[in-house]
Amino acid sequence: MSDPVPSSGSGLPPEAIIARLSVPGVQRVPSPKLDLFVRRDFLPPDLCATLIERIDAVRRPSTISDSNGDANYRTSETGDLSPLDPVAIEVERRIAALTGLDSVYGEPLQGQRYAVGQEFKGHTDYFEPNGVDYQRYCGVAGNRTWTVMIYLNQPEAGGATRFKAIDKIVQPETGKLLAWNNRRADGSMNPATLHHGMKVRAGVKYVITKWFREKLWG
Ligand SMILES: O=C(O)CCC(=O)C(=O)O
Ligand SMILES: [Fe+2]
Repeated sequence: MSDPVPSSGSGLPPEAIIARLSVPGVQRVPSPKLDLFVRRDFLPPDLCATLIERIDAVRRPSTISDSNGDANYRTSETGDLSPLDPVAIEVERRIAALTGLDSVYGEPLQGQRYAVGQEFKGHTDYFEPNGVDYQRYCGVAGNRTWTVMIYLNQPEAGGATRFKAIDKIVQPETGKLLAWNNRRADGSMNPATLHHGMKVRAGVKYVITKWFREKLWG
């Protein structure tokens, strides 16, 4: 049922993942600065609805690493999914089949919920190698390689994801997947991955994210 997953399942080096994503139905955002892919209708609406229920059951205020002191930087709520949950396992299987990224290198799936006015201001998903929190977050599994994020619904207004360095705004749509490489071609961290989960203006927004690491996760 699921396609074979190559050994480059950590996403590092990225060539096999990029090749795997270069198929009909997946759009590559044209940019020399950043490897960013969009796949619409990746998850069916019923699976998205189930994931929203799971997130709502466990959500808590979101946190941030290397805080810059701005308490309004990330105002959303976060809900971790159990890696033993059959729904999470099914989503991970689908992500691996599409991307070649292997969930054994990934953090457990994590949901986010944004109410009106909530956002996650401009940030990169990798951890700053010189940051105070680096050892704590990356000592075992290494830094993040790829980010795979799926919108679980479509808020009535707002909630887009903006990649400022490449002037790209992605609108939330139920089931739409975004995948990007947090590195440059030479393996260094790519600051052009800077992105902003913009304020929801009406309704509520849910996403689910899988972050992949250099080494096995736990
Ligand atoms: O909600 C979004 O659009 C972006 C979320 C995000 O960047 C994150 O959780 O790291
Ligand atoms: Fe992010």
